[in-house]
Formats: sequence, C-alpha cells, structure tokens
Amino acid sequence: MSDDGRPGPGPTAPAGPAGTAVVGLADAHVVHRARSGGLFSRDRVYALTGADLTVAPGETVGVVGESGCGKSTLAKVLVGVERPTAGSVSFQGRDLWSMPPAERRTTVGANAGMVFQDPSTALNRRLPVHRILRDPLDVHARGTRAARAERVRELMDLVGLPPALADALPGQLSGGQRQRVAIARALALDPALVVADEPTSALDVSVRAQILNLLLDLKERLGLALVFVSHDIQTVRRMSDRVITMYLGRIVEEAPAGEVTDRSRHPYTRALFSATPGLLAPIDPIPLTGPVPSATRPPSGCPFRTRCWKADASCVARMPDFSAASRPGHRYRCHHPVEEDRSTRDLVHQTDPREP
Ligand SMILES: Nc1ncnc2c1ncn2[C@@H]1O[C@H](COP(=O)(O)OP(=O)(O)OP(=O)(O)O)[C@@H](O)[C@H]1O
Repeated sequence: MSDDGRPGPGPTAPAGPAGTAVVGLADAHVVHRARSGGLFSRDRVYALTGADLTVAPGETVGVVGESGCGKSTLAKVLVGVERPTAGSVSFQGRDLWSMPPAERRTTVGANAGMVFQDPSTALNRRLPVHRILRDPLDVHARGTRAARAERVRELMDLVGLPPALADALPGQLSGGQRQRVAIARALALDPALVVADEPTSALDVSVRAQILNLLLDLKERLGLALVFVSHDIQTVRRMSDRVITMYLGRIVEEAPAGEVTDRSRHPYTRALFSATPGLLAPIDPIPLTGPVPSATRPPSGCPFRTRCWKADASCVARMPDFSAASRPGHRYRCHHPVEEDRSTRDLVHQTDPREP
C-alpha cells in the first residue's frame, strides 16, 4: 500500500512478488556544501530533499525535471555511489548504510549497476574492453578465471559487441560501442537494477535509438528494473512504466507513464510536458514565471510556488503531503492540483502567470 492507502507502485507499495523492492529510499536527503561559496562557506545546496521511492523488480522508472533539480543525485543515491545526508537506502529490504563497508560493497555490486552519461570519461582509457568487463568480476571474486573469461564473452555478446573488440581500448571504439561496454560493465554482476543517468546524451543522434533499444531489450530479457534519467522527456515517457517528476530536489509527482502528459495533477509536470515537442498536438508551452530558484535558498513551503500560476498563501506556508490521484500508482504533492480531466491544451489557454 502507498501511504495514501492505495495499492500500486507508490513509494511504500509492496514491490514485486515477494513484496520486496529492489531498492527503496525513505526520506532521503542530500545536502552539499555550496561550490561557489569557498572552503569556509556556510552555504548549503539542498540537492535532494525528503525523497521516498521504491523500485519494483522489472519496473522502469523514468526521472524528469529541469537541470539541477537533483536527478543525478537521486540516481547516485539509488546505487549507493552517494551516501544520503539523512534518510535511508535499502536493497531487497536491507538498510545499505548500516552495513559494514565490505558487505555494503558486495550488496551494491550484487544488486545495482550504473550507466553514466559520458562513456568516454566513465571507462578507464588504459584498459582493453575485456579487462574493463572482468574488473568487477575480479573485485567481487566471481567464479574461476575461466568462468570470468567466459562471462566477459557472454557480456560482450549480450550488448552486441563483436568478440574482435575484446582487446580494443576505449579510445579505439565509437561512442555507441563505448556505451555498450559501459552497459555490459553495469551488468557484469547480474544486478536486479540498472540506473542509467542520461545514457544517450553524449552520443550522436544516429546511435541514440540503438542504445535505448538495447536497454529496453536487456530489461526484457534479463527482467531488470531500470531507472532512467533524461532531459529527453519524450523518450522517458516511451521507455518508462512510471514517471517521477522532480523540482528543486523534491519528488513532486509520480504517475504511470500513460497518465503523465495529459492527466498529471502537479502544475509543474503539466508545464514540463506542455513544453515537450511532439507529445501533444502543437501547443504553446504553459508559461512559467521567472527562473528556477537557487537550490541554496529554496523557497519556503512548496518550492514551485514562485513560478506557479496557482500559488497562494497556503503554498508559502507548507509543503503539501502526497495526495493520491484516482488511478493506482499516481500521487502528487500540490495544494491546488490540476483537475484530472483538464487537458493540457486547455490549461495552456487558461494559465495566468503572475509575478511571484
Ligand atoms: N558535489 C556537489 N557539491 C555541491 N553541489 C552539488 C554537488 N553535486 C550536485 N550539486 C548541486 O546539487 C543540485 C542537484 O544536482 P544534480 O546534478 O543532482 O541535478 P540534475 O537534475 O542531475 O542536473 P542536470 O540535469 O544538469 O544533470 C544542483 O544545484 C547541483 O549544482
């Protein structure tokens, strides 16, 4: 059950056949020292605030939001690369950060792989492909030498890399081939979850579709859970079962992918999707007032209130809790949600952007 009492893939829903999420975040926060303020600055960046999320086995969760809203931070927290400042991360129901370091490394290795944006920087340039792929098997002492060599061959085949490339260095590969190596490396230990953070944005347009199709194909064949972070909202919607909208470090809505374009309840989600070409018949985007506020000094109450055409004093006073939409697995945090049956096209003409 989600915390609003509805069944479905909400943050506290039973996830998967055994009722155990592959990964779960509970009230996770990440606060950084601001880069701009210098070594002794007291300024803090609120990169992630109060994130609750579970990912069920086999599910694809897409994450959308403007630059700097905390998508990469969420991704890194999900795979144990970044420790939350507060809150918890659990794999298969076990709290990651209360484990001894060796057990934590083993748990992350066995459960989660990550694919980064730019394979040129994510791969060790000095190692040939077969060594890059064998490395996680060596570190986690998986199988005999012969079994590891066989697993490397299997991984290359899985991602469509010809055996002849086993001795190639990353610099001798195309961008698409490098990303295939990165995906194979993420799969080396047979994880239940892969988190892909902008996996195609550094690639030529011509190979993007191949990499996305590869991820979808692997997800189907291996039963993977996939968390997919991208600026490309149209792709996120196409790839995902569920879409998470983030704004200024907070998850503000979760909706089944089919609901998100025209039935989302959070004004920000509607605005974001209205500005995405090709999803709806051509419309002018819903106009938002002003820039995204600084993550160092987020507004009180609802962080979106300074740009929202529906904001009033209640939005200044308090961040709303999650409310359930009528469909299972759809929830949002807003005091003045968009009516469910209101089309985005209709909204575009009704919005009245005001000065904050
Ligand atoms: N190590 C760090 N030190 C200080 N601030 C950081 C650090 N990492 C991230 N931030 C800040 O935290 C906020 C969230 O960053 P994050 O990279 O998670 O956002 P994002 O949504 O992934 O952005 P983008 O889409 O541009 O990649 C931003 O304001 C960013 O500048």
